[in-house]
Amino acid sequence: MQPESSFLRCEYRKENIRGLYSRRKFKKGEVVCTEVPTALLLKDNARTELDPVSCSNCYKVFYVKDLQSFRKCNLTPRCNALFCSNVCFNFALKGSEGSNSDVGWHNFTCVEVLGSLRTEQYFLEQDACQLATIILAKSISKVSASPTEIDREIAILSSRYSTDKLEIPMSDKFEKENGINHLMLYQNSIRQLRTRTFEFRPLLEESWLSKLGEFSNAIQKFLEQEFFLKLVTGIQVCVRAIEVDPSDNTAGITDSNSRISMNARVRLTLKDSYSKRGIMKKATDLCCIEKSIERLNSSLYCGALVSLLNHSCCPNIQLETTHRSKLGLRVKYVAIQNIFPDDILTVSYIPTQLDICSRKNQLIYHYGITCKCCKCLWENGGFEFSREDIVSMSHFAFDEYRFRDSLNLVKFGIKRWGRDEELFHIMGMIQLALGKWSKAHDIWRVEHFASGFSQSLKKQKRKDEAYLTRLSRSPSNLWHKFEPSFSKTWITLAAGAIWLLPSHNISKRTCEHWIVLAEKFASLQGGWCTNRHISVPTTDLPVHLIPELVDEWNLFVFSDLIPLAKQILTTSMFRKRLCVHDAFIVKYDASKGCDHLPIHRDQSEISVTIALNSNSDFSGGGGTMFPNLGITICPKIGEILLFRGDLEHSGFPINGGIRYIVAAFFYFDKET
Ligand SMILES: C[S@@+](CC[C@H](N)C(=O)[O-])C[C@H]1O[C@@H](n2cnc3c(N)ncnc32)[C@H](O)[C@@H]1O
Ligand SMILES: O=C(O)CCC(=O)C(=O)O
Ligand SMILES: [Fe+2]
Repeated sequence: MQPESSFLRCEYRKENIRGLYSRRKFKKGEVVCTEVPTALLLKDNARTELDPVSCSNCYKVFYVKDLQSFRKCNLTPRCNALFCSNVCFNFALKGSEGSNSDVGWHNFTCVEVLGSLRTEQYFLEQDACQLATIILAKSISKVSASPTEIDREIAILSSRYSTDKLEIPMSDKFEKENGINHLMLYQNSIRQLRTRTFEFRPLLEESWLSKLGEFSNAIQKFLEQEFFLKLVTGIQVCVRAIEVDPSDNTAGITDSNSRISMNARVRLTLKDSYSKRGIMKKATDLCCIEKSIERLNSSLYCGALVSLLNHSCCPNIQLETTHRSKLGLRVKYVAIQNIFPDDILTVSYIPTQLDICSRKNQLIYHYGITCKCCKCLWENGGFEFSREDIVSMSHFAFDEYRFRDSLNLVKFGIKRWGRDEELFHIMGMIQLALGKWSKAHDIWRVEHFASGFSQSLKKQKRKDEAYLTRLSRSPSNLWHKFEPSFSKTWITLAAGAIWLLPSHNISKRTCEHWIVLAEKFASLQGGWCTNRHISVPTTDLPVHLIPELVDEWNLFVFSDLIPLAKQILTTSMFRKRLCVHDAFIVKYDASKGCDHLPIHRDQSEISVTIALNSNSDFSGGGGTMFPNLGITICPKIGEILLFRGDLEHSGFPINGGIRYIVAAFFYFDKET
């Protein structure tokens, strides 16, 4: 458990169930905490040379291709357990170093022993049992090797379920009165699980007995019926809660269009395109990491914190796995909404885009629960909502691309609570997403005055003014005024979708000058920004905040870019006004870890990227990758790449040096 968990508290609320509560504010996109899984089950058995592998004992990552000393389980040929070192191998198969016994935990979890228990019907329960066995067997193995470990192991094992580190208010009395009842809440699952547990226990006991001769008191305690059941149940529940399969995106936001939900599924695509299309001839570390993320996303794991996460159909947390060579697997809890002190943390156990009936059925069937979250109440025609509920539901609907739902919620809120900065801000975003640029910006401008110059609207106004939106709207519209004075031709890379304007459109000197301006600005304001885009962790600086740069940028946009764009955009498109929504200088720096961007869509209709430095300044790739089209484009310095913002794309990883680009997001104003 990481130090961040001091910001969390586990509590029973009176009319509520037990859950995790926040102690401070977390902004959307912030990592609330990270957790190291207690046990991990990989579902996918296929491994290639280039895949990183988690050591079955310590979960550290290693690469089969690199590692001479890796060891394979030698109990059965079918087992796919791999160990990163002799120490782990011995511990897993023979017990701890120095121990004379032959009681490694893996003897009891090896595929031959547990494989015989596997049936389709009990798939999840089986996995849960297997996870429980791993935990249990590891503990027993430690204890039997070293009797002095007994107390510590009992404490650790107990904390797997009770998470005592998190101030769980569970006195003896409380446990007696509520603990066992609480288990009964698991209804369906517990019934099935009980059957499996009883089938499974004798097997475990028998195996152990044959190895150990007899149980010590300490070990017996581990196997006490109630304790074991509790352990297994706890794990089973948390397994269900955190199954993160990228193909069905069980945890977190589930709309495939959502920028926020992209991470899990997106990396899957990234991996596929790396390997299948041969874009990347030499696998870099990053490629491997991406692959491992995908693998781990389709695995099951359990941990103390995750077992305390409750369900909501409008959750504020999304689980993401990261796998770094030195640290092994970490599970990040990322805030997908602003979280305030005392808020309960929730994930979605089921895909959130299901209609209310399907959600209800699935929740009852799998968990025996009836969800009372605000989204369920809203969809059931309820009308008693707090302002916070409405704000969070409209944000959530927006993030899931349910713009009409979001608009209805915002309208409901404004009717109930009057002028409200945040609701108006969302209203603007919805209009923008619906292609109504002017309407969006009018809302933001008007409300900026009405709401007494509030912060976010003030920022928006500043951006609007910087990008000369008023000017571009004047009768002598710059769109018409500037005609391309040169005959350059775009290369169509994908019909109606991606174009490249080769040769130096912006001179090398200008590119260098823009980098200098950005770096100067960064050093004045204390560095580059990393938090401007949720879930697409770009290291960038907005053009509109750098005065000298924004002037040159505007000149370029109106005198060059827009006239040039006219050559390729369809007639119906260019009758509308092309407006800058955002523009920023992006910096990829391999040495700082900001070496790529995950696959995403832009907040734009048309996106433009311009390479600002030479391809020889960085190594390992770079460029913009379009996974669905199987192409990666790495423009030369000063070249312009223009593409539809709704196309999935990524910043292809570099593994050395620095890459600078300008990225700009444009909308057509459909009302002009
Ligand atoms: C991962 S645990 C969550 C923590 C759990 N409340 C506890 O105290 O251990 C999952 C179980 O919590 C309960 N639960 C989770 N979300 C719930 C909700 N929205 N309403 C009612 N019960 C819920 C269900 O019993 C579910 O099987
Ligand atoms: O690095 C690139 O070429 C892509 C950048 C990008 O997609 C973005 O900033 O939104
Ligand atoms: Fe992008």
